[in-house]
Amino acid sequence: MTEAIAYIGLGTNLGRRMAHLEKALRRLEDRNGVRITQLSSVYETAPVGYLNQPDFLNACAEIKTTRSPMDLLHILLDVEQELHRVRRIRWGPRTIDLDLLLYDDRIIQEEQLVVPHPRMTDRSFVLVPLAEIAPDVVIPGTGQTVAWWAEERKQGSEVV
Ligand SMILES: Nc1nc2nc(S)n(CCO)c2c(=O)[nH]1
Repeated sequence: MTEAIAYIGLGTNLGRRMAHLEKALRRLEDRNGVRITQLSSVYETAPVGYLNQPDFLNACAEIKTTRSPMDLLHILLDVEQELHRVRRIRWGPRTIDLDLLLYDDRIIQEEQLVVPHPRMTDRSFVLVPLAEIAPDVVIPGTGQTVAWWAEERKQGSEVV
């Protein structure tokens, strides 16, 4: 069975943030058919969207997997539950957020699952860590690489 390459976005802004990231990665690694093959640095980032919440720690991981995209989504949701992710406010603080960003060169638009992640090209907190581990990956449907999008979004941010 061939392995697909997928990229996961990790975020946390509640409690012992580093511990949550480490635990989520361990739980992912423990799952059959999932291997973590690259991990970005961890970045401290100001919240975007819902601003009235603590700063996040964000990172991205490359995984090699024999699991389908839908199976992988359910594994991510399981790990979020194992870390007692409570969804109080939709955009509010969370112990852990695991987003499936890319799955090979697939474009998936299903009720439960949209890949590439629909907001990833707007988010420096995703693009910067992802460009660290996968700069030359082309984001399907955009014709541009992760590094290109990261640069694009950096230029988008105002000069202070
Ligand atoms: N910096 C930053 N801001 C965010 N706003 C939301 S919602 N999120 C959760 C995205 O899934 C984040 C995040 O992970 N990092």
